[in-house]
Amino acid sequence: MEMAERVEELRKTLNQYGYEYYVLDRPSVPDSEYDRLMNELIQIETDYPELRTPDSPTQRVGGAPLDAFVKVTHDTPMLSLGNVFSKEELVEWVERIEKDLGYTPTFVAELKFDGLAVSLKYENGRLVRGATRGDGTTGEDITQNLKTIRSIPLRLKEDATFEVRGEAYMPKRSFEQLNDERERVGEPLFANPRNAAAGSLRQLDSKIAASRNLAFFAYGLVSQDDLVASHDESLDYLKRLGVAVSGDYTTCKTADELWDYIETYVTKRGELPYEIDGIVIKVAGYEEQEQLGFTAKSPRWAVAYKFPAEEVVT
Ligand SMILES: NC(=O)c1cnc(N)c2cc(Br)sc12
Repeated sequence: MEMAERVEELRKTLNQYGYEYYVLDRPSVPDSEYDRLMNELIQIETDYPELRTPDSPTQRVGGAPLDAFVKVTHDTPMLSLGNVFSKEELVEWVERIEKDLGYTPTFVAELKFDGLAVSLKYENGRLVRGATRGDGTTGEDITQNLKTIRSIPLRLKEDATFEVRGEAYMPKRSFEQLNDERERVGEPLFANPRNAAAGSLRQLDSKIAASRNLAFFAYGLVSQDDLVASHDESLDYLKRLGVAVSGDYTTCKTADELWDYIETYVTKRGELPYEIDGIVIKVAGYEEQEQLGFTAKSPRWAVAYKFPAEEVVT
């Protein structure tokens, strides 16, 4: 077989196995098979460097450490969410939307991941840039560090061009293991998984980021084309293209249904393998989102219900 064909075949297979293992958490082959194929690809790319491309699964852990992060400007600002802290405030928010629209729209309720908001730009199916939110308009290019996150695909299942917004986070177990190791060698501990994730993605040496077992969930799609008509459809679309999307979201028709979902997670959050600090509620339809618009810093069609601060068990 022609070397270039073998390289393409190995990439497709390794991308599929990586997707099953890191995104679906359902590997179809033993690690030894994955490692065997990866070693074959590394060997071929070493013997034929002209066959190595940035989207190859061998390129997840970048080269030399950077001197600094390059600033990037977000084409579409990464906004923050308005907050509500009680059922009364949630009902008021829903009533304002019903008044503005003249009817009750469908809502999507999702988990609010406690990590670092990031933007991933894909062109023709390839990850071309990863950036922090920064101040919402200007962030930092941390592509090298985000490429080390195994649940972020370097190549989509279709050659689409769009931007994904989501949260890079450190699962609770990775956080505990990291702090145990830091304690063992006398280094200062991270206060919480969010700080640990942010600290890991601020590393100029991507080998350190690669060692921190970070993960990612997408929660937004930014695209010029009318790919889908609602937010819940955008999540299904991203899932279909191999992007990690949390399965814990639901559509709701009333404030009571939204509140039921919130109450579920007030108790359930302790069992999740990652930290959440609330529930995000969005109007599902893009037309309604367009109609409702934005305030100076937040969308009018979305709000975050923040959980009460957990009593710290000393
Ligand atoms: N599910 C979501 O939309 C979501 C989850 N987690 C977060 N930290 C954020 C932040 C914004 Br802004 S949206 C969102």
